[in-house]
Amino acid sequence: MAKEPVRVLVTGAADFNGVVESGSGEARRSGQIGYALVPMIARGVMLGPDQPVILHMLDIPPAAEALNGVKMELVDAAFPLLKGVVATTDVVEACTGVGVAVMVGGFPRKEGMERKDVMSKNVSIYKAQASALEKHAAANCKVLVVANPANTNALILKEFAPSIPEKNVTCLTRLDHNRALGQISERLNVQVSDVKNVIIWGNHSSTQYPDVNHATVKTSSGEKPVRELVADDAWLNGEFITTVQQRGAAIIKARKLSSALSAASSACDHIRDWVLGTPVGTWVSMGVYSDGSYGVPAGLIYSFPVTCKNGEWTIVQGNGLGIDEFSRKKLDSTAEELSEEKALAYSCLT
Ligand SMILES: NC(=O)C1=CN([C@@H]2O[C@H](COP(=O)(O)OP(=O)(O)OC[C@H]3O[C@@H](n4cnc5c(N)ncnc54)[C@H](O)[C@@H]3O)[C@@H](O)[C@H]2O)C=CC1
Ligand SMILES: O=C([O-])CC(=O)C(=O)O
Repeated sequence: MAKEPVRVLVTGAADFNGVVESGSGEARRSGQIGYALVPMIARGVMLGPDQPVILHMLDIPPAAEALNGVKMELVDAAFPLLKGVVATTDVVEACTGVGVAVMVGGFPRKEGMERKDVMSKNVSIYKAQASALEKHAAANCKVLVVANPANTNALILKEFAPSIPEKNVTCLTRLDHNRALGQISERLNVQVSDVKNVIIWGNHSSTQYPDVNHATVKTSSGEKPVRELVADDAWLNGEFITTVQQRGAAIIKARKLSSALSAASSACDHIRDWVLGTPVGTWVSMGVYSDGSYGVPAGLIYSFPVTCKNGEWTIVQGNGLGIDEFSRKKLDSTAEELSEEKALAYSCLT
């Protein structure tokens, strides 16, 4: 029997010109990730090839016409799994009945704005959208926050939607995880699908810690540690880490736009693994509510290695994941940055 459609919300989904300003003050195209993401969802990349979906797209009123244009394109693409499209600037209509919410919409930093100004704008957006999700989304709705500052936006959303279980609110660090897999595969000239179990710890920012201490590569003679195969600790502890940390900025510099394709694809990976499960023996990185594991302060949304089964994530525990002194410092410094962001976000609420 055919499955019932799942309603999937994507905020910031309009593809339109000239309203958002880039850091340089020039007008630029916005809705980049959303526009890349909606066809992937409609094709079954996020929830599987047998799961019908109804797409809900939300954007701000100046983007209404462009949002309707995206709806027209989705209809024209005749995706077999797509059972309906809601394109709206009304947050209640957008959130009603959704089982998955991908929060891409947010306020970008503009020239001359202080960090606190950007945080303040996003805190009010995420506070309002949290209330709408709490009241109108389906029970057990799974939330993925993509918009920056992703961890802290997710934390605000969690705080203002207290009836949504804290395990249901996450943020995207899978793009960083995939970037780390990509760097290792390029360096070793192996298939990216043969590399696994890197870890992104902490914030989706330049303080994140991409950790390869437990990562392996499938070879003809079994799984081998990445460290042994790379055999260059200076590169792994230096250039590799900074490349992954700075990759978003490098893409923006090259494209003059954010990493839309890879962010959209990674958002699909995040939700697909969360809903359908991670392969046996493989973990992925997700920004989740810290329970104090690995000495990370509880009450932050922090990226950990997780496995997923039956629609639930679990932080990878156990003796296998020893944290050496180098890693400890990096785990702590990204946690410190998140604590500061949390304090800043709370100061914007008062
Ligand atoms: N976590 C991650 O791995 C990554 C996060 N990002 C972040 O994702 C976000 C989206 O990136 P882009 O698509 O390039 O940005 P963008 O600026 O092109 O698009 C943002 C969209 O959000 C909309 N928006 C603004 N306020 C809204 C509101 N209150 N409700 C609904 N929609 C609203 C805008 O109108 C626009 O369509 C940014 O915050 C970016 O920094 C980008 C890449 C990776
Ligand atoms: O700062 C941005 O918008 C880009 C970003 O997060 C990334 O590509 O990782």
